[in-house]
Amino acid sequence: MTTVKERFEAAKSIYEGIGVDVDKALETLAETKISMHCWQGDDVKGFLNPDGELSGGILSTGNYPGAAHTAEELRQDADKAFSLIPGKHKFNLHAIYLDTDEAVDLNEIEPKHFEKWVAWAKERGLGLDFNPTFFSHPMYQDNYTLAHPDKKVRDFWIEHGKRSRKIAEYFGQALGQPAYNNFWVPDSSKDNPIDRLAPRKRLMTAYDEIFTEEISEDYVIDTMESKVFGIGGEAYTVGSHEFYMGYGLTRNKTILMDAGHYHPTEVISNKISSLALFSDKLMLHVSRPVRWDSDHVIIMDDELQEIMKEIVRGGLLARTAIGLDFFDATINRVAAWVVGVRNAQKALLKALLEPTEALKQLELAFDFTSRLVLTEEYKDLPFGAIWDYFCDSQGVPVGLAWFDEVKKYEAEVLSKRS
Ligand SMILES: C[C@H](O)[C@H](O)[C@@H](O)C(=O)CO
Ligand SMILES: [Mn+2]
Repeated sequence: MTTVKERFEAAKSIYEGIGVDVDKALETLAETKISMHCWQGDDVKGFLNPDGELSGGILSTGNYPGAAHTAEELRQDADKAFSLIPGKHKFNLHAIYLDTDEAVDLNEIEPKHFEKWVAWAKERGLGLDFNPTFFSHPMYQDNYTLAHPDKKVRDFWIEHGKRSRKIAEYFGQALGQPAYNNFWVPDSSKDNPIDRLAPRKRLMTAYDEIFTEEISEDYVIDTMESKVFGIGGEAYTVGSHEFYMGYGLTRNKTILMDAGHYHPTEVISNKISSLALFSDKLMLHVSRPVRWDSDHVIIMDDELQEIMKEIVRGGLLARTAIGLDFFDATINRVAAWVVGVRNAQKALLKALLEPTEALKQLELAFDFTSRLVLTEEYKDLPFGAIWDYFCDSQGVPVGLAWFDEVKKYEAEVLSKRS
């Protein structure tokens, strides 16, 4: 019976034979933080109004037992997931996940309502990211928030946007690493609007007001996420890809591309290199659309691998923030997190184990035959032995052993929740 280390050494010499620096790849992987989204833990309910309807054109389906009902439970579940994931990462909070006994609304939230999250993250060496929540709230009216024709509605959300930046600033200052603060608004129309321009102008003006205060990028990176459509907003989305490309590039804001937010044959892997030419940073929501923006748990599919290859081949890892975005309530939610983060890391490792420079030379020499033959052959190399060694050396379970832990946690903790 060979050990993890012996299998690693054998695999390492094969990769080194094609010119890959395996130690460097593992070092890079260990340094890369994935932002794990809180909302998979409770089906995007949050703690502001957990019994309210999930609105904004997104939908979580399923009723698998064991969802977190309190911030404490959510932290406990996230702790379990992080204990099964190699490396140190970030946790991505939405505003509705505030942890306070005070009755506060979204236009009143302050850093103090997130102190317990910061204490938790600090103790574990985690980073925090943030998202203002522009949905699941009575002020989300007529499918609109920041682009609503009524100034009262817009002002409520503008205040929320401003406060979200102060909370993200607090995260960045307290944890010594910038918090990515992501703006996604569901503003949209079910049927063809007469006026597409005016709502976009209102959205632009509202954002300009939200961003009047200069906040150091040492603490906050504001990101902006577009979408092609949502449920009930099929014909027109105010915050389209073109809107945010224009807004972000003229206002020095970071564009966030969600893998599920484009037309079905469009892929974000083919957009990363263009964006990288015009923008210093970029952020991704790595998700898995099935037919539509259905936010399935990411699997080791072609697009996940292409996304990671694009980042690595372009030398863009240091400029790219990788976040996950899915919410599947039909399966164990801790398992969903672990599968998702581990898959993102595995796909990244696969990309890091490619002899990219040699392949680029073949391409420059127009040797497309070798490019095809070699890239196909490399798919069969013993990548799993390198991954297992990485997990082992980071002190987390190797192979399926993590799933035994999740099953035990389900029996002992999740199944006891009402
Ligand atoms: C809950 C998140 O804000 C949401 O998933 C957003 O990022 C999105 O992708 C909406 O479709
Ligand atoms: Mn998203």
